Amino acid sequence: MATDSWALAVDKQESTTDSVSLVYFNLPIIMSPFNYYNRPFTCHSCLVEDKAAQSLLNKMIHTSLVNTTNQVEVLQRDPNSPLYSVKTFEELRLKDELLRGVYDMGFNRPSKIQENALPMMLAEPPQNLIAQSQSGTGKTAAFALAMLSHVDPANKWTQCLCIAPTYELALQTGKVIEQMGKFYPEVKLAYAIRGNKLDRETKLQEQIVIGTPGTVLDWCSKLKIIDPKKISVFVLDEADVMIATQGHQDQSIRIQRMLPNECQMLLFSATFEDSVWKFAERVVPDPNIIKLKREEETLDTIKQYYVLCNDKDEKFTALCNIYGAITIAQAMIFCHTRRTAGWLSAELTKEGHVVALLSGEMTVEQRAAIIERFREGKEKVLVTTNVCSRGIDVEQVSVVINFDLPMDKDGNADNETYLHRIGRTGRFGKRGLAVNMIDSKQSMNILNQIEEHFNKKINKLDSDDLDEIEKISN
Ligand SMILES: Nc1ncnc2c1ncn2[C@@H]1O[C@H](COP(=O)(O)OP(=O)(O)OP(=O)(O)O)[C@@H](O)[C@H]1O
Repeated sequence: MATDSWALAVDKQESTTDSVSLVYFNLPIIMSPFNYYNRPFTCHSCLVEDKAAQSLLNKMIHTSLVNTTNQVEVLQRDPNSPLYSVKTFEELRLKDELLRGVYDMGFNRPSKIQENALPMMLAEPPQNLIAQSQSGTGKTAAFALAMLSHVDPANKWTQCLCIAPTYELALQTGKVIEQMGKFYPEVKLAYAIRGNKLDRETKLQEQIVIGTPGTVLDWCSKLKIIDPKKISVFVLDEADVMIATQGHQDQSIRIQRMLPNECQMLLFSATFEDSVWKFAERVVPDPNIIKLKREEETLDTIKQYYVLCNDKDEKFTALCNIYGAITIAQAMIFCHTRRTAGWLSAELTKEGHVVALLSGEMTVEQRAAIIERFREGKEKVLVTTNVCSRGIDVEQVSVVINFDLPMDKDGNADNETYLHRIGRTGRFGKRGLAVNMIDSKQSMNILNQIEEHFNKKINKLDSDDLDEIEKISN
């Protein structure tokens, strides 16, 4: 299974990593996460599909908040207690050192999810929280601030524990805590990640520990480096990714069982399918719940066409014919396999077009860099596979070419992926254009299934008819 292979591959990667020392605030990071990402993934199809890689990419790409117009839904454990929400960071009465940290990061006001989550997380007595919102909406920054607010720097023992599904995700989150705590140097952070070897006798003095479940569990139980009874805040980040990784669910529950009853439990997830919900309920007793729904995508404002061809080469010729029309905006071209994507981008380049290729054999860092360049408009066309770009939002794309139509493993239309590729949310509801390349009976079938599913006719486009092509781009 993909997730198992991912876990194994990460294990392998981590076990070959040299020992790293503890990383403290105000000290150079001994092991930069980016060096780590520079290793190419070995098992392509299993790894790129993996949720952890997606999640990491999203974290690296979201250098600013993702805006949503959807309202936050709050379910309070005690519906009679007043519901606080804040519009400014000042209202939270944060320590000066932390307020400086927040402003230094360029945050002017709390994000939608932070407006409600922060007062709840900082309340006295502590309240448990389950929060769900899509990537980039400010969850990490929220719990980083909550942990930093809760610690007593005079106490030289671990008070806040945060677990993340992978080594890289832990480092990424640690970076946020470090940045936010920049003006609060008395608070120290340690990384409980494989490779970070500590002696059994060591008593950890760092007030915040972030790590992966296995190592955190070792530090709490086997090595007794952390006294779990002294933990007052427990954060479980990326719960949806966590449960997809074999063994992490049990380890997380075992850690949680060692914590005192009064410890504040906080759980975050980008998605909320039933399995995540069941897990969340086991880890977070009596929770308050905050949800920020993802905006629905629709096909209402999209002009959809198909082009009939005989084979791959004809599809390429058709694509070249409409190329001028599609590149007035930014375009994404989806291929079924990595190989086709590589071939297509090479052919387009040969024709003198400037295109970017996002491919599965690239490291996460390389992929993040390519998406970043594309977002900045340095390339106007991005050729990719579905696997590679799943879960990644590039809002400004208004033209999508399905060089291959999305299909499931049984060869039927993958309607959800189709919608995700070309749909627009209410907020970004500007007009879009989708062109589907058809070169077989099967792809025609898929197209028909898509038409039927969305109850929307897809018109034929003659890619030799210049007048018609002109029309589509207006
Ligand atoms: N209040 C804020 N104002 C401005 N920017 C913010 C605010 N909160 C967070 N950000 C920025 O928005 C981006 C996304 O925030 P964050 O990483 O906390 O989101 P997230 O929901 O945790 O996403 P993910 O699930 O991918 O980790 C980051 O670059 C972060 O620095």
